[in-house]
Amino acid sequence: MSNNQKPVDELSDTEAAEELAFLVTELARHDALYHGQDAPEISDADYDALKRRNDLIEARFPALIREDSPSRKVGAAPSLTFQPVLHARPMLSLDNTFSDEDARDFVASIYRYLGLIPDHSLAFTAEPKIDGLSMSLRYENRRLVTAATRGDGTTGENVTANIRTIGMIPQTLPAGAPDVLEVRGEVYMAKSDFAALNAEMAAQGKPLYVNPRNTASGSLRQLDAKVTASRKLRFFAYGWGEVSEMPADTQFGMVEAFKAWGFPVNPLMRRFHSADELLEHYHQIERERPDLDYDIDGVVYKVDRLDLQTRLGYRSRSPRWATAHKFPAEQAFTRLKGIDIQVGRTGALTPVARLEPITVGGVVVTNATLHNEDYIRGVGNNGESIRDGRDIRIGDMVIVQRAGDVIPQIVDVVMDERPEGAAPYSFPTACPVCGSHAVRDINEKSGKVDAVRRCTGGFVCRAQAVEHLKHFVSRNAFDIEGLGSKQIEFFFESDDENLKIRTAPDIFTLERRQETSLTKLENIEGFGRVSVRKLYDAINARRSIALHRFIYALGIRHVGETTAKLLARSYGSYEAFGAAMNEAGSYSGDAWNELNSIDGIGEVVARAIVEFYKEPRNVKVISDLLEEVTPESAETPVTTDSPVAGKTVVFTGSLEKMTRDEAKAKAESLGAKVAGSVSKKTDIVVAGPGAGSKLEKARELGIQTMDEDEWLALIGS
Ligand SMILES: NC(=O)c1ccc[n+]([C@@H]2O[C@H](COP(=O)([O-])OP(=O)(O)OC[C@H]3O[C@@H](n4cnc5c(N)ncnc54)[C@H](O)[C@@H]3O)[C@@H](O)[C@H]2O)c1
Ligand SMILES: [Zn+2]
Repeated sequence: MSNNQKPVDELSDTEAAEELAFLVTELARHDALYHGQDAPEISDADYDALKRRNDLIEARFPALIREDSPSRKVGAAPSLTFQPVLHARPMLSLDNTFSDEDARDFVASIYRYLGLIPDHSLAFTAEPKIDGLSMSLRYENRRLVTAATRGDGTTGENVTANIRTIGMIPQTLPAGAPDVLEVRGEVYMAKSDFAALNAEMAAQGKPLYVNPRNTASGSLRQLDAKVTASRKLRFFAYGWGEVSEMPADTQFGMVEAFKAWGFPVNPLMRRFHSADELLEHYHQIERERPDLDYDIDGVVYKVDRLDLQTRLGYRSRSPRWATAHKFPAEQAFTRLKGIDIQVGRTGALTPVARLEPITVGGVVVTNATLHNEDYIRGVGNNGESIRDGRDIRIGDMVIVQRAGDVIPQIVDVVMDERPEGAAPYSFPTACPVCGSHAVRDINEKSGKVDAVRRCTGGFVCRAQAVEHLKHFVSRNAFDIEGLGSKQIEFFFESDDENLKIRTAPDIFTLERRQETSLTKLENIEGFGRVSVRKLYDAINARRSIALHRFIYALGIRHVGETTAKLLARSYGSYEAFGAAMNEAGSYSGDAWNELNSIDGIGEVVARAIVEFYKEPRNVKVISDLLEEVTPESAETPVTTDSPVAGKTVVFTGSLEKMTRDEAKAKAESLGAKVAGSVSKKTDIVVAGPGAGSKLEKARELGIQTMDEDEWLALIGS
């Protein structure tokens, strides 16, 4: 569980970065278990909560979005057991929506993106989201030739032999169907078939299957198609990939064509013209859910017109023209046994509830977040009351909630059941890890007290220093093999001058210090001669390192991988970056302005970097580090061969053929950077009617300018 689960609105940039880093590994692990092995460790609601949390944090902190973000990935790598199938069109995931309000927002966002007035002119389809596994069926000349799982969206697993055992999937298509047709849909197991299968397992004294979805996936992804044949799988068609000749120009029409060609389609799909009607259908399906013979986990809304789907296009992992409105999560009552305080990498003290284990929506919950000390006390930092001022005490009967958008949390307390003598909780004012004073900062701008209490121990606090080092050697930073968490802790704990690692430069002096040491590393348990040599080699291999990794590794508050890349790309070399950051310390002048003008770097991030460079201890660590390590200069990568790849583009004035969002998304998809203001770094300014100062500035600087049509011609659309 994350050690920081307060409302996203209250997160500081550092906490956000910290949590995003946590979520990327955690989600990847669950993806592998779920998609790869059909053996998830946590429930889908828990997974979705983590995912949603990641999305919410990214939405609020776009500058912190990581290169390896889960929001850019689909599924998991295909298993090597099967032949790979390269999808003609990527198989993507779906964006999620968790409330009626968000569903309305989805509808509104479509109108906004298309630059239309939000009337009732657009049609949307609504259909159950089947909880199975997605499947691509490719027909050539009306014969089934390949069936593939989604895999990582680009490459799936060839399961054609298995799919041929499913009776309701047509092997051939009637005349009139296109020459090339890739139908996509969901393979699932009916609840009744699942119950029968488990009854049989029970009768044979064998272990039972957990749920229809994993059983369907496991049954299909079998080397022996006979196993699949014995499992009674089913299929619903709802989408498509490559189609040589489109039979319709709406989503609804496509599904009707599938039906006419013999594919099973879901009978609950409807088409509407307003958010109200979509929601009414959603709640109708929600009521019918227990009686359906297949598991569903929500309702999918899609823009009906295919030309608009094309205009709306895709984000990295999902279409912009669809969303899955998931069913809500549940609450349960239990006793609060205790409160643990966790200390994060930045010293934040987070209270975590230890609970009498309780099942919430099918999953046993033993811990839940309590956010921060104000949350426990029932009074916010502006004096506003939380839960009408009801505080939370150890021994209380509490309400635990697992919702779509958060990790399990305590939402309320039952006052009638408060045990006699339960005392108000007193939040520690000393760090439980190092004993240093723990304080709440006062925000200099707002004058408000920060909700988070932090350890002031800095480098002396094990929770922080060790975490800094672990971050430094982590995969996306220095990526030093053989120097994992366990080893870092070992070296950090050591008091031996020739063995200890307290700050990053110590890593690179270890081999030299060892030469004169009496305590030899290779004699210590867990380190053989070979592994020590390997470790030194791994360390030495990093004496030259990509600039963005170097910057990211420093662990500057708010500077995640994406920000580090932006910085590396903008400054080119460490010398230039370091010098500029020193100069920017005055919070004015060219260096400061330039830092702030980088698209994707906000003032909070800029301040954090500057503050970092103002701390002499940090400067010392960096200069020691530079004695050992050389950051390589960065070059501007060209991601595609489009004419605007690598160029910085500014849109100004009003655009007539596309909305701003659309223009930005399109430019970025072609490898361009879109900036908000014109500077010497700008390559192209696209100016529509009404363009003012930006256009003037571009002319002053001699930057290429063009109108919307010229731009469209340039990018060839
Ligand atoms: N428990 C875990 O550890 C764990 C791990 C990973 C994923 N998951 C679960 O898997 C899902 C996430 O994976 P995902 O990327 O497949 O996203 P998703 O299931 O949220 O949405 C995308 C998928 O929905 C399916 N779908 C079903 N009905 C559809 C319809 N009518 N129209 C369009 N698509 C439809 C498609 O297969 C599509 O690929 C979530 O439900 C998540 O909870 C769970
Ligand atoms: Zn501490």
